[in-house]
Amino acid sequence: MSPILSIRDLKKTYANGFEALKGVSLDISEGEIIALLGPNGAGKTTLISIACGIANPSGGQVLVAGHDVVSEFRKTRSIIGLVPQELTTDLFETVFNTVSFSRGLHGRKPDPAYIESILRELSLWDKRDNALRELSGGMKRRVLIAKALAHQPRLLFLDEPTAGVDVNLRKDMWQLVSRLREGGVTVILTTHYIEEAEEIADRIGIINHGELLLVEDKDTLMRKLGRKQLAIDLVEPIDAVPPHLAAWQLELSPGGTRLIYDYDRQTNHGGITGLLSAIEAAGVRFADLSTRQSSLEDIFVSLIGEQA
Ligand SMILES: Nc1ncnc2c1ncn2[C@@H]1O[C@H](COP(=O)(O)OP(=O)(O)OP(=O)(O)O)[C@@H](O)[C@H]1O
Repeated sequence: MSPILSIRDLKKTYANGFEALKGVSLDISEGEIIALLGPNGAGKTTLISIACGIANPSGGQVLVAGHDVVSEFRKTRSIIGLVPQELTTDLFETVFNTVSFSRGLHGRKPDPAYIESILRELSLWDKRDNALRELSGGMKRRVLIAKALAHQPRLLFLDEPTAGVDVNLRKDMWQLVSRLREGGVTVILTTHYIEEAEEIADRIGIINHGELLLVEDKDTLMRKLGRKQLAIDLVEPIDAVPPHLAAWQLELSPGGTRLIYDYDRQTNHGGITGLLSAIEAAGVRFADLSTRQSSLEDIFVSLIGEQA
């Protein structure tokens, strides 16, 4: 199946000479949920803006369902829904009219029943006759989502959807994304919030300094780069790892009170029992054991750190 979004060697140099994207390539299949993680200024919003036809690329190409986002802008824009970081609509208009108008802008016939269903789903139905300026920040964010969904897009971009929102809205968002996925909508979200990527994405892309460092299935990424560690807290500090424990490649903490065994790196998975007996045999007494598995956040921080 051809991808719903195909990004080929995408480059963007702003007027001041700043290179925000340095040749990004990425294919996204229909129905997929992908999270683009990256620190501030990585180029995430630039990438989304080009895909949505808000900014022009300096090089490369973006195809949406096989159509070029520059030369076939109206066609591609009608397939895309965008939830931007901020609301730029007329604040005096009502919630219902704002969302309904957005549907019309993308060439869809009015469908009050559909607009009602999304307003209900986003807990905005009671506010349908309120002007946007009368809404709280979180409610305005819900309106942005409703607007993006008004024309029933096949591809939805969420730019930092839950930055600064409360727990309820965050949970509602996550539920909404999974319902959209069931309906076959493809979702691309950017986030700083790693737990969000861990929770809802099928694939993770990590972007930094305008380059895509990796794109990987979430579970594969966790398996490949995640580490499992066993920490052994000692009753008394030691100066060095006893030589006959060398096979386990232990790390000794500064101060000599903790031994760390990185057991994913080892081929011998039955090593833990053997290790504990060998430690006792070496006359080293331990007080406590704890295990730790690295999170997506650890993986992200170490990848970004390597590139800094
Ligand atoms: N119009 C512009 N002119 C010059 N530089 C720009 C312009 N817009 C963005 N940039 C720069 O391009 C880089 C990428 O910005 P972008 O907004 O795409 O990052 P981001 O990954 O979305 O960051 P954030 O998470 O902070 O939104 C930043 O260094 C930014 O300062």
